[in-house]
Amino acid sequence: MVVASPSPTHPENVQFIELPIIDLSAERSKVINLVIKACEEYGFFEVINHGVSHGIITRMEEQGLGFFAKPLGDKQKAGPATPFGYGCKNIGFNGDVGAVEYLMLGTNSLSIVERSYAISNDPKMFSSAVNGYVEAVTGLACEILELMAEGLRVQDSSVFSKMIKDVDNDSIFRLNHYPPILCSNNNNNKDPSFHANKVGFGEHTDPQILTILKSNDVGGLQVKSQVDDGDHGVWVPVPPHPTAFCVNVGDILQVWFHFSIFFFIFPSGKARCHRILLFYLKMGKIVFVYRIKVIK
Ligand SMILES: O=C(O)CCC(=O)C(=O)O
Ligand SMILES: [Fe+2]
Repeated sequence: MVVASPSPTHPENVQFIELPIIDLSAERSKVINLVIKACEEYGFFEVINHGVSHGIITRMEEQGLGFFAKPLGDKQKAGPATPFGYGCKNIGFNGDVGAVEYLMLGTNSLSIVERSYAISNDPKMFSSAVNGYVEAVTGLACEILELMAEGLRVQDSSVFSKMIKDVDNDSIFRLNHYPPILCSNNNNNKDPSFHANKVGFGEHTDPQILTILKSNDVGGLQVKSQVDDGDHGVWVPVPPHPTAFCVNVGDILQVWFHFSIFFFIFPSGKARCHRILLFYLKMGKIVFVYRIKVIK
């Protein structure tokens, strides 16, 4: 859920804590323990040696940057984001705004092929990059969900991952683009509107099961150190990692964990707030957001 912004963006509320970076190629029982611990402590972690090839990521990056470099009128031909299509500055359904522009897609390969004609001058290239990326990240998502289920000693450890393998699942693939800003390191600016205007994507929790993020080598993502409804906790910046994917446990998975047999692991039943600040962006940022949304 995106909450009302502008949220406080004062640099003094920021603390540098390292979020866990988990090597998925390490010994399985060790990986499982790290995933469970990261979910308990942060609900946010990064994974390396994830099996998604560099080629798949760079191909997607080229196609994404190519789309956002187009004139506004051409981008709008992809249709308004209702929910699939191009959107600019409006995020979510409660009127929150940020400097983000985005392209929202489903994950069904046929629908991606159909939509590509309104998105790209080379639709085959675009749809093949997106479908290759979605297929690889779906595999990663399945692996992470299976690790979680095993760690929680669920009898059928494929219980979550089976749902996203279903072709009719309603997961979302979203490309976010944040423009570069000038004078981005002026931390001493005392004008509150200066800070408020630098929100790329306001403070929110993700409504779905799991979100898997990949960004180019640009910072800006911050995660709240504590789960709460108030103004407690500090913002923890997540520095860009050249190869890692960032994994974020969403509201639905937290609620499931809270009200089900997994009660002991996520006692809060709430996902972590996070946001994107342009304050830290010296160059444009592109982020691929894969959201697992399915509920059957
Ligand atoms: O663009 C990003 O880095 C994160 C966006 C995000 O949090 C979201 O789409 O839910
Ligand atoms: Fe999010």
